[in-house]
Amino acid sequence: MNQIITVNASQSYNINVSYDNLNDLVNFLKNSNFVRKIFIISDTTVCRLHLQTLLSYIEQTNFVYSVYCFEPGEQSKSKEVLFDIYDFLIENNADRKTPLLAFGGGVVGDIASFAASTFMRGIPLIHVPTTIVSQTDSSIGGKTAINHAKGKNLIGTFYQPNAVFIDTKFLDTLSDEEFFNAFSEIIKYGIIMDKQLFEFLETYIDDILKRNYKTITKIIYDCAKNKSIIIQKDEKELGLRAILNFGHTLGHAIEAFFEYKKYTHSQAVSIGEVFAAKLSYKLGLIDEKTFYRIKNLLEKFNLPTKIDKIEPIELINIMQHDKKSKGGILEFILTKGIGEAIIANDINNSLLTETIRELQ
Ligand SMILES: NC(=O)c1ccc[n+]([C@@H]2O[C@H](COP(=O)([O-])OP(=O)(O)OC[C@H]3O[C@@H](n4cnc5c(N)ncnc54)[C@H](O)[C@@H]3O)[C@@H](O)[C@H]2O)c1
Ligand SMILES: O=C(O)C(=O)C[C@@H](O)[C@H](O)[C@H](O)COP(=O)(O)O
Ligand SMILES: [Zn+2]
Repeated sequence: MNQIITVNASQSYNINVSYDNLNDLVNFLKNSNFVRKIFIISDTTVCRLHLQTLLSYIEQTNFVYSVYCFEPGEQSKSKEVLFDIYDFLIENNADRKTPLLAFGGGVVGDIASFAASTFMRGIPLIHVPTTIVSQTDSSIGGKTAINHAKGKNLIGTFYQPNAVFIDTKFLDTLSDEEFFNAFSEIIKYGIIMDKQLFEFLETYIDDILKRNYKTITKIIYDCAKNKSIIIQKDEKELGLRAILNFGHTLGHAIEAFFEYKKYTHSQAVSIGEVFAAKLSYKLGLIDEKTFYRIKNLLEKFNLPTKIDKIEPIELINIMQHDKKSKGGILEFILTKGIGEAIIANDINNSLLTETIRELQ
């Protein structure tokens, strides 16, 4: 059964979640007022595995298509790839009514949506996400980005898509490592706002590890719903939306420190989540048992929970560039208990240093 979540934001749109739902993409395109030409942006791995499937659906419409695939990986969230996408759009005569379809993981989604939001000051955008991270998080809510040498996601816009089609069938080709690593972003929703989801993950861990598709589709739906609730309340991250950054302040610094080569986004976020949970414990916001529940759940998915032997000041310096830091004051998302988050900006450097060291 297809489940539809409507996001009411500056542009309202539906998120369609199901196993095998691309017929709905066909109907959406047929009923749209777009120019009958579509630009598909993807990476070479997704193209190799799934492009023919996507095209077999596009061919059921009267849209003509052009496809641009770039090298997979975080390093493609760059100004060079961005300008290659602009060149591709210009060479193929894209105009303000031709939709761009982002087909892939969060890297594809972030850069393709940034291109869609800036090309001709904005062209229609459709997400067809193919990883757990992109299905539960990055295709929803309109954050677009490329990286800068000085930090992750430093250049970006808020730009809501016209539609999101989450087909969990695409997940079948993910390796176990790629599949389960992404659970740090899922556990995040449990910690910051959804105690039931956290308990569900603890209870149904065996089923999840077997990749039971009904259980996985339920979890993906819950995450998409949780994120859309936040977006509707605070689309542009003026306050509440920052809680979606639980684990990210340190996580982004770790990714950047290792030049995006050692840890994936979800792995670095996992380390950042243990750090945020430890800070919460040391500040008396949660008890030790809750800290270990968070750490243990991450470990069930084989996610990293220790910080490398890096001088803490190096990570603190990178964190100063975080978008949540204002006037040099760092902001952290902490937890007051499973299902509850708070925003804290009064944490001194010695506590940060001490906590980083304790997790090494
Ligand atoms: N905009 C947001 O709100 C938001 C939210 C979360 C994460 N992000 C961003 O998303 C990125 C991480 O996304 P990700 O984890 O999807 O990584 P990714 O896009 O790098 O994809 C991971 C790998 O999986 C491959 N892949 C994609 N789909 C596949 C499939 N179905 N089968 C087999 N292989 C497949 C890709 O080619 C890639 O090699 C980071 O850049 C992060 O900053 C953005
Ligand atoms: O959508 C959001 O808001 C998030 O924070 C989701 C995060 O998982 C995601 O990694 C996001 O790109 C981080 O945002 P940033 O503003 O810290 O770059
Ligand atoms: Zn994230």
